[in-house]
Amino acid sequence: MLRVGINGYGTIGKRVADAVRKQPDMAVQGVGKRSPDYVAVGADEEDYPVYAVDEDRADEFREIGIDLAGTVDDLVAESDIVVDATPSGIGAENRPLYERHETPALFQGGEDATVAEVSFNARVNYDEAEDADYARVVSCNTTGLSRFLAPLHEHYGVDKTRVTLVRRGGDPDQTGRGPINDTVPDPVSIPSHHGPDVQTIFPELDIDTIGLKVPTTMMHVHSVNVTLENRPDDIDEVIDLFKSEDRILTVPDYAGIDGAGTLKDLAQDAGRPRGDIWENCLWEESLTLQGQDLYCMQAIHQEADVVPENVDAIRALEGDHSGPESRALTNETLGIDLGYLTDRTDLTANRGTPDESLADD
Ligand SMILES: NC(=O)C1=CN([C@@H]2O[C@H](COP(=O)(O)OP(=O)(O)OC[C@H]3O[C@@H](n4cnc5c(N)ncnc54)[C@H](O)[C@@H]3O)[C@@H](O)[C@H]2O)C=CC1
Ligand SMILES: O=C(OP(=O)(O)O)[C@H](O)COP(=O)(O)O
Repeated sequence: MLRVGINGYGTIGKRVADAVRKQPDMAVQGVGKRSPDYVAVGADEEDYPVYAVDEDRADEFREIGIDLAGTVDDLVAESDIVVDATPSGIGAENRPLYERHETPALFQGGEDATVAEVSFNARVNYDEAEDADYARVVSCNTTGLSRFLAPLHEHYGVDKTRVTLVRRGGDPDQTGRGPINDTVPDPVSIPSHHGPDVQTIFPELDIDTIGLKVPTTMMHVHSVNVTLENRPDDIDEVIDLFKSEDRILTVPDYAGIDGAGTLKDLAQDAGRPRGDIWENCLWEESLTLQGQDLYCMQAIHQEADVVPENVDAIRALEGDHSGPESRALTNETLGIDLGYLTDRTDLTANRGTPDESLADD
């Protein structure tokens, strides 16, 4: 059983902890926490041992009923691998701590790619992380674009990719972020940082990205254009290709899912923890082929899509599972299973109409 330490128990860290707990081959060794706040109480209620970033705050934790299991240094020493989910840039500062204990570690997408020897996406380059000591799980947007581009790259070849990212202003718990009432080119310079980040996964890819920020907390939305090297026979072939992808939900036009709000409602109706959507949500109706140019729109749940990627990255560093084996196990244990939404249209197509079946008699 792999002992996994989570250093930085925030939006990503707490979700990764819950996902690790669901794995048959992993256990949460503990979580590193800086502040004795409601999130720390939540960790304690979940029976996650809490380790303090700053041992001088031990009394503050004790005052809210949390007996610390130790310090983050202890957590790193006691873990087989650490998932660093601290704010952007802190992970790089923490790397010497992991090196000192010779504890392998994962970093998140807010870190510069130089923080680790490999930038990781389970669908594209799982093997490159096998037996590595450090890996960076790329950010939510890069994760979403990597999953989208992988089947196109494999089946048709990708000549050029252009993406406009309509990014959420901040997460629901990030009350200090915005914009509140504006649409902001962010970054205003073109291309944005997203293209080069996708190139940490697809080094040869010709990609230009443009970023904006808008007043929502729910999801990012990508408007994508890909010029393919080889033209598909028709758009149905492309739709079927995406339907075969385990972490892409092709949203069918019958479903009445017209934005992030209905996607989040779907996730909550499906009983997803925190209403999380681990998959890309690709509007089937937006998929359009003009010659060799493919267009579409997809939504990305920024708080969630990197979570299964972290679980797979843990297994990649451990080296005991292949990529497909790990992804299948992660998908099953998390319950990545919204495919029923799409399968219904196939069912309807196969079922025929009662009149037709009667007509045979
Ligand atoms: N929130 C998002 O939409 C996504 C974030 N990421 C990346 O994940 C990483 C974490 O982001 P979030 O979870 O959103 O941040 P967050 O701010 O929600 O959580 C970070 C946690 O780390 C704690 N912390 C701060 N300094 C620490 C230290 N020195 N040692 C241990 N813990 C410390 C904070 O108190 C907080 O609980 C960043 O690299 C971010 O770019 C990646 C994908 C999506
Ligand atoms: O870290 C993230 O969001 P945040 O840094 O805006 O909180 C997400 O990965 C999205 O970041 P990006 O839009 O810079 O890829």
